[in-house]
Amino acid sequence: DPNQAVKEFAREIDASYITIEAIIGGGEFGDVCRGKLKVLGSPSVEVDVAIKTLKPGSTDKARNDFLTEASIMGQFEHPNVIFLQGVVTRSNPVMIITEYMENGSLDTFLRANDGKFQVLQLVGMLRGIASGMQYLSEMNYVHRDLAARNVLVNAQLVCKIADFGLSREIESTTEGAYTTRFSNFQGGKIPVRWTAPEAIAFRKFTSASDVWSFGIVVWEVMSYGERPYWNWSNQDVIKSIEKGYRLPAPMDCPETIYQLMLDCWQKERTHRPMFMSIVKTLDKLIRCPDTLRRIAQNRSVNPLSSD
Ligand SMILES: NC(=O)c1cccc(Nc2nccc(Nc3c(Cl)ccc4c3OCO4)n2)c1
Repeated sequence: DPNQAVKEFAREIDASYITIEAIIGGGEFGDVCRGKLKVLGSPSVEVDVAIKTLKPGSTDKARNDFLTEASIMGQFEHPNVIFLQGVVTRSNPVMIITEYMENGSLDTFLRANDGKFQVLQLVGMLRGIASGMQYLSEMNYVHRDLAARNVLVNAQLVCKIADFGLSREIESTTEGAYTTRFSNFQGGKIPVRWTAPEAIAFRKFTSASDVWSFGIVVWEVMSYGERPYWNWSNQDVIKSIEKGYRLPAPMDCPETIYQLMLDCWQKERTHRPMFMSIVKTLDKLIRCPDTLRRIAQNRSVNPLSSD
């Protein structure tokens, strides 16, 4: 029962403790705002928060789906997973309140700062994402939509996993991030270019398919937010991957980081590394930065050519 779950895992906050300051984004269910939350017990102390609102007049189903994200988020506590402060459900608008991540979503942030970070900073971001995913996999939570757009960045460049539960932000165009792959009742939208082949082919979503998606996030980060497979159609992506094609190393990408991507893109999911070992690999690279000096060859072959 979604209502029971949200009561169990999300603290009810009185709307009078919240001050909305600005709209900073929008989603399927309503606005995303920046604001302040009065700290319980010390009303003169306020913390910065992000506030997701459910647009008034939403159906009960939309309300349940909206609050499902909060009841999932409320079960997690990790420095690289977005922290839920609580929910407002006893007055309108219904709201989800989380810690505030000053730099917003990772894809937008990287595109706005193309070329501005040292490789070590980029690898540090990746280590955070991998650590958050290791925690979620140990909590037996399969994300299914790990992508740079679903990772948030704070003022200290700490990356945190966001976007949980059923409330998938579904893009309208079929060539957007998501496309309908299944017409049957199981129907759901699949972010094809981030999704492992076995999850596309027969909906086998596991932490190993999240590792494939992590490999795509590594490519997005090292490419400063380039779109995976550029403007290829989803069908061409699927066909090329099936033929063994893999994304080329981004410009100036360390060989060890490109090898990590290729390991995550093993066709056989049991051959992919687990998040625990990915975190260890990244920790070693961060401890010995010289291993990041050798740059991978940046060459690309057209996978759909006849030969
Ligand atoms: N354009 C933007 O959305 C934006 C711009 C600048 C900063 C933030 N920052 C930002 N910080 C934290 C969370 C979110 N968005 C978000 C998510 Cl992803 C899931 C659930 C939830 C949220 O806010 C309250 O409940 N955003 C978001």
